[in-house]
Amino acid sequence: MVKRIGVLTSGGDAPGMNAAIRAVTRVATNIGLEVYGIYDGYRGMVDGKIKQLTRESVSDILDRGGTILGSARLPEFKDIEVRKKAIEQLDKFGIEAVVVIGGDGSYRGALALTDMGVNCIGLPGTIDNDIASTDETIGFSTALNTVVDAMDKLRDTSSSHHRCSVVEVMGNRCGDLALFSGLSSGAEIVITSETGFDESEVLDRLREFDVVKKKNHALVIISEKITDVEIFARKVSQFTGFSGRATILGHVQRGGSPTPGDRVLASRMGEKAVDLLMQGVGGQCVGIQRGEIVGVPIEEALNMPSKSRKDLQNLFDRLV
Ligand SMILES: Nc1ncnc2c1ncn2[C@@H]1O[C@H](COP(=O)(O)OP(=O)(O)O)[C@@H](O)[C@H]1O
Ligand SMILES: O=P(O)(O)OC[C@H]1O[C@](O)(COP(=O)(O)O)[C@@H](O)[C@@H]1O
Ligand SMILES: [Mg+2]
Repeated sequence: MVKRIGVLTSGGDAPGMNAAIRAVTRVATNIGLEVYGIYDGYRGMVDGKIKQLTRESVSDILDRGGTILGSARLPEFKDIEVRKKAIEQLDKFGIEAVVVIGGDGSYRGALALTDMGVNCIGLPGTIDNDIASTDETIGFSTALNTVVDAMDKLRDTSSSHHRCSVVEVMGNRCGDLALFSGLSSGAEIVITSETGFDESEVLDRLREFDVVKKKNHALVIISEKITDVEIFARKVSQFTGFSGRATILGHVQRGGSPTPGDRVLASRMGEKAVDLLMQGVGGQCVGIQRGEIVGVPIEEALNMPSKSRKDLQNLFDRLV
């Protein structure tokens, strides 16, 4: 049975990662395991930036955004020689298994390490909600709250000036932050990779909101990586009765104190990760499916088709 485990955070940080680190550390130390924090993701694993965590090291972090362990992106980790160096460091510290808190990229690293003999369990820490094996990722709820808070504020100023706010939100290729915030804030238009983007059709709809529906404002939420929102906002000014203003919410979406939902989710998932490692399981990732915490093989999780949001998109259309 494993006696010493490591924990790291990798990829973009997400609110609730600290709650997950705390849960892993507390659940594990309470059953007599030793826990080591690996700093700055896989980079710290390669460089041996590793330090023991005690129950005190994870005090007062449950409510903090970011990650006390730091995070990083290390593309070279795809190289087996680099991973061998990482495993040498793990051996040096006597770490037999690792909990990896991150997104799909981090899962690939975790699977590669498991294939090389170090059992790893992935926890879905990303604001993007882009992991198909879980109904929700750690950080999504907090980021969504941040976006909705911004949207509410933008509506105030937009309706005072007969403006159209074009708001770019994160999500990588996943439209969940855009669609869920659109539903929550009563936006006029949501554009995601699933809805597609037809510029002239969107401009037509905006003219209709102005001329036919006599709306004082319009909120357009658009997922990142679809179009240049500054240029699009200028076209709104040029071709509709609204004056267009672009807002790129950016990294503000990644920060802040996690919601209770994220704290509880992270705690439940952290517990499951330790349980799986204690059962000798590796190469799995933890998810929540219909309210139940489950372990899913990472390979399977990475190959699942992304969730379709057609139903929610239809609902959105019926609410405008
Ligand atoms: N195919 C892979 N093999 C090994 N490691 C990988 C692989 N893909 C990504 N990683 C590691 O995971 C890190 C985080 O991945 P990234 O996609 O940036 O973020 P996220 O995990 O949040 O999706 C990468 O910087 C790299 O170190
Ligand atoms: O922090 P960076 O390097 O600017 O990356 C931005 C990207 O990271 C994210 O915030 C989170 O993505 P990951 O969870 O995959 O790391 C994406 O929404 C965004 O596209
Ligand atoms: Mg990702």
